[in-house]
Amino acid sequence: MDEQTIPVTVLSGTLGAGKTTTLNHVLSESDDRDLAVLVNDMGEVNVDADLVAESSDISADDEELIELSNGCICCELRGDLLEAIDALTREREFDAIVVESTGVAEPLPVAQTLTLGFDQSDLDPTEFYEETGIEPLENCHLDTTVTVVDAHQFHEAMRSDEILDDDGTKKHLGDLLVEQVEFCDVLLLNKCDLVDESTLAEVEETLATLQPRAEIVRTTHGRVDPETVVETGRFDFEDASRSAGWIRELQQPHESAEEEHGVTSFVFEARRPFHPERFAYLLDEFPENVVRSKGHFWLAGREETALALNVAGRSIRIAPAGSWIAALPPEEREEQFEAYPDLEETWDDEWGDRGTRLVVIGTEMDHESIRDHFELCLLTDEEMDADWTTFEDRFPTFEPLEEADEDETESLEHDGQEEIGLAD
Ligand SMILES: Nc1nc2c(ncn2[C@@H]2O[C@H](COP(=O)(O)OP(=O)(O)OP(=O)(O)O)[C@@H](O)[C@H]2O)c(=O)[nH]1
Repeated sequence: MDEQTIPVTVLSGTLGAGKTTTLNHVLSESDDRDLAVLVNDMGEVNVDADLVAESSDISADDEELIELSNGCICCELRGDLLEAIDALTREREFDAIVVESTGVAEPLPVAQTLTLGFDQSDLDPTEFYEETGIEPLENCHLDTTVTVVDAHQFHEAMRSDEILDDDGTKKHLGDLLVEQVEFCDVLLLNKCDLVDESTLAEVEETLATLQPRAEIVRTTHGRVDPETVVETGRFDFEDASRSAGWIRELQQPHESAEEEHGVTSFVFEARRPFHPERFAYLLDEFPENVVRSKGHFWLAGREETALALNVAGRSIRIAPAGSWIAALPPEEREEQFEAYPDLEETWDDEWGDRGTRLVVIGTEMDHESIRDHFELCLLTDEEMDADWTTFEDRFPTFEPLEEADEDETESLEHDGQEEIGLAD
């Protein structure tokens, strides 16, 4: 990126992970840098901004500190975020800007807003400008995305059933945590004083598996060298979008060797469909030590559309993953064959490309036993010949789609339990 433009750092992390504490530390250690700060808080009163003002020599009335309250910069305040940065940089030249997100913010849409708004991506910004009416800011660039993780609460958060309500968008705590970990350049493993070395090492290993690209730094009370989070030059939208451990695992599957603290991953593959009733039951009783699972699967009776599985902690979501190529009209199918010549190698005479590929990441997992559980969900020889439409199927149904659309994500409807509408 152009070194002449102002580097912007975005701090994310779940509620109470230590974002404000880290920000205050960075401010107090940055005498040689003129930093501007933008703090986003969901409430009408920006408590975090007051805390920053209280513990640093920046005052809430100063032009270096801008508060964005009553909404979230990853959704309704996206335009306001750019306007605020524009206002800041019009005041005067800063060496760097740090944005503290709310505890419910997803880093990806924030990064998307900034890279589009700073004209720093290859994506077509027209739609965004039409929506926000904001001209690109040519004097800034997104430089570093940082996620602060609470080492003490990590396992609890991943096992928690807590549902966060971000202005009507409901989301599991574990889901948000995983999103924040999978999309960042620097991971600060904070509150190291509250856990023993062995727990710390295990959390660290899990983070490194979920997010192999980020630099992981242990901190206590957010005490981090400002150079680690400001003006690092680490951000790259494409790299960040593809850096999640599950994506790498799907691209280069390998049965990972047991690490010191038992964090492993593997890929489950099958060319037979899952029985909808047995697979739904397996998801109901999904092994607790699976931290993350992603991929697509073939459900008997759904021969048109592949389904996507997205497990993050206790959150299990199902979404359409696009049409099976075998279900496309002949012309479109031909186009796919031309675009992906390798398809021939795995093409099944009867079922085409239909099949299942799931990455499973977890701690102390018994691979064989989890594989067996998946295998038992596959149709038996007898079931292969049966009428698949007679199987009980409580997976969500989706309108036929051209391509996968994350917004269509829905949780699996559990018997007697209220379905959680996770669609945006
Ligand atoms: N023991 C311990 N406490 C910490 C540490 N870091 C932060 N805290 C405390 O944890 C609490 C939450 O810290 P904040 O910095 O406000 O967390 P935050 O992520 O900004 O929280 P929200 O703005 O509510 O999302 C405060 O009471 C901090 O003093 C740490 O490393 N160790």
